[in-house]
Amino acid sequence: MGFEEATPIQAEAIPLALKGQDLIGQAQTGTGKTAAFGIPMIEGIQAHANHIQGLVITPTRELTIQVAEELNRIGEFKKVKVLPVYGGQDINRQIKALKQYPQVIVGTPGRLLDHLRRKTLRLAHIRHVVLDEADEMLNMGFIDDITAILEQCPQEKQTLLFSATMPEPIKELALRFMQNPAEVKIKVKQVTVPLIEQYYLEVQEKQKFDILCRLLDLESPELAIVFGRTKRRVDELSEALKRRGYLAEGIHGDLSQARRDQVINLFRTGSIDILVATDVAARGLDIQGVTHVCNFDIPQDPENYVHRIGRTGRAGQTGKAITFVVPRELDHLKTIEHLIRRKLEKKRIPTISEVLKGRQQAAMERLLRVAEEGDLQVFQRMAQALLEEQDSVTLVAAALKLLTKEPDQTPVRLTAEAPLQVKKKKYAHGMKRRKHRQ
Ligand SMILES: Nc1ncnc2c1ncn2[C@@H]1O[C@H](COP(=O)(O)OP(=O)(O)OP(=O)(O)O)[C@@H](O)[C@H]1O
Ligand SMILES: [Mg+2]
Repeated sequence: MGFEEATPIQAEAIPLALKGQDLIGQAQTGTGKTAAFGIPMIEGIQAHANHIQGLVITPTRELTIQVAEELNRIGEFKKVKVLPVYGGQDINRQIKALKQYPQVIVGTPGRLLDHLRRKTLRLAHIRHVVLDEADEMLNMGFIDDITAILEQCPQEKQTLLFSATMPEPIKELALRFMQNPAEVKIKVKQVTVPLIEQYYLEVQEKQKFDILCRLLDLESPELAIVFGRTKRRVDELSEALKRRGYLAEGIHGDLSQARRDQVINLFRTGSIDILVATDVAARGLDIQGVTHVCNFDIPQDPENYVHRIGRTGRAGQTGKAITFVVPRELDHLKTIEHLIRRKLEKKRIPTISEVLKGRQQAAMERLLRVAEEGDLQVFQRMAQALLEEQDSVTLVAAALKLLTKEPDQTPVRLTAEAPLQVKKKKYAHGMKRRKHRQ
């Protein structure tokens, strides 16, 4: 797979997991937790036995697909068959695939339960269970489903829990599902990845969209994810960005699975460069080339701040995370700062003239890059012809003018989001149901 050395969580967790130990593994976003549980799990599978021995549960369909792909890569030469099962995919096709003797199942809780009820899935031979994004899986929205699934597994099994965040109350709950678990943990001061530059802008709700456009123009991200609070927000925001000429699409839980797959693929292949998303895309997604994350709306759960910004700065890459905070949400920012044990730098809103300068700089860099790349014979002939009409400086200036993106003022309409309510308790985990909101 091209990996040269184990990441710290892999170096610590793999030997423990190979011994059969239960394990809670907490490590930063993008540091290879999938392989940290995937390698020992695949190692423990009996490839010649035709029953399901391993189960990985994840909170979203996209993550299920991604984790199953990575496990299939890890198990390729051992010929371990890994099958993803998730909602929105034709159930009869899944039933057929389940009859082909996969040895590992990766799934979302709802669809797993569905198969268990239909008796099209049996977990009687499970020996390894992983909860990826464990704190999310044990949160109020999922806990009943998880309990019901785990009850169908044999008592005698290994249970592994992984996440970048593990709030104390959730960890206590987790202990009920485990036997003498070992714990592999990052230092509290390093919950977020140091390679991600983080800052916030204090903005008024009404200014948010124009400021987002300024940032996009100034920063020219390779790929960017913009997080909004609600499905409506994501729809409106992606429409508005398209109106201003950006290559953007939205993803949230109300879209058909076919559409969700399509949007993720457009983004993975770079056919669009802005993904607008609810928290459905906050956790686990590993997409190369994401240079920027923007919290257009500050996340409701402080943990999800860590996960959202962790879509950039993965596997040693750098990234930038910018959070918009309306004045009434400054307390919320404090909760996040408390969780990540650091103060976020406040930056000034970039002015239009700064943006313009940025665009001009970008235009010059593009022109130079193309000049250095060469392969311009056809154009050189055209240039010679042009030089008979105009002097060279005027011509290059004209080219730069064409390349410099003018600020787009196309009017757009966004429904205002009410600021988040300040929570009474510092930890309101398990107080709310949020399974169906994204
Ligand atoms: N040992 C390694 N060396 C280099 N790259 C690795 C290594 N292990 C994993 N990776 C790559 O790092 C990227 C991030 O891995 P992964 O998605 O498992 O992170 P994660 O810790 O689960 O993050 P998150 O908390 O966001 O879910 C993937 O592209 C993966 O292929
Ligand atoms: Mg992960």
